[in-house]
Order: sequence, then C-alpha cells, then structure tokens
Amino acid sequence: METFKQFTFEAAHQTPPFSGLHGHTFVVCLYLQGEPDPIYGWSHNLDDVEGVIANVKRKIDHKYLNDVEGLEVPTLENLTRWLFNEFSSVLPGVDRIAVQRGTPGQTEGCTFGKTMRPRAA
Ligand SMILES: Nc1nc2c(c(=O)[nH]1)N=C([C@H](O)[C@H](O)COP(=O)(O)OP(=O)(O)OP(=O)(O)O)CN2
Ligand SMILES: [Zn+2]
Repeated sequence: METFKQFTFEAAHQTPPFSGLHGHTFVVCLYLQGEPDPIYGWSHNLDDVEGVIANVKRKIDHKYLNDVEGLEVPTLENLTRWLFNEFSSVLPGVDRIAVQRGTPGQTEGCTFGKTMRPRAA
C-alpha cells in the first residue's frame, strides 16, 4: 500500500539556451510507503506530512528556481531529484516524487525515486 499527497507551488525558472525566464504552477505528488499503523492503517499521518511540505515549499514557492541551491539548472528532472532529496532527508518512507508542469493536455512531467528501475547497463 502507498499513500500520496499532492501539492502545488508557483515558481519562475529558465534553462538557457532552451528557455528564457518564465513561470509555472508546478504540481508535485509525494508517494509514501511504510508499516501501517495498527489502528489507523496509515504509514504516515498526512497532518504531519503537511508540515514537512510547508517547510520544503518555503524554499521554492514564488521563488526564482535558478537561485535555489542545487537548482541552478532547474530542468524537470533536476527539480524532481532535488525534491526527492529534500523530502527523503527529513521524512522516512518517501518512495518517489512526481512533478508536472504545463496545462492539462500539454503537461510535461518527471518521476524519480526508489522504485526507479536501475539504468540499463
Ligand atoms: N527532458 C526535458 N527536456 C527539456 C526540458 C526539461 O526540463 N526536461 N526543458 C527544456 C526547456 O526548459 C524548455 O523550454 C522547457 O519548456 P518549459 O519549461 O515547459 O517552458 P515553456 O516555454 O514550454 O512553457 P510552457 O508553460 O510549457 O508553454 C527543454 N527540454
Ligand atoms: Zn518552464
């Protein structure tokens, strides 16, 4: 079983020479796994997870991502890996992170985490 929680944040970024300065509403989904609580059945109390999300969001929401340490090149993939590392460093049981940007029907996204298949040799 896994529990997931979605959140959004607004941020600007650019990836020269491919893109100039612009912004997105990023949609992030945090996937959690762990031992189920014998009473509530959950591995994570989402009330506690909300606090962790708020702390991570403070670093990126309404920010220019290129200025955030570790996000100097804020591609989808680097952002997703950065978010996985941020959450994994403070929250046990983070299995993977999915990040989406763009409008429905033109959404681009990336998933990174523990369940990624090892890179083909
Ligand atoms: N695999 C990836 N490929 C590319 C990425 C990426 O993050 N992962 N990024 C780029 C450039 O940044 C490109 O300009 C990205 O487009 P986007 O950030 O979506 O900017 P848009 O101008 O297209 O904004 P929209 O809101 O999507 O119109 C290239 N390749
Ligand atoms: Zn963009």
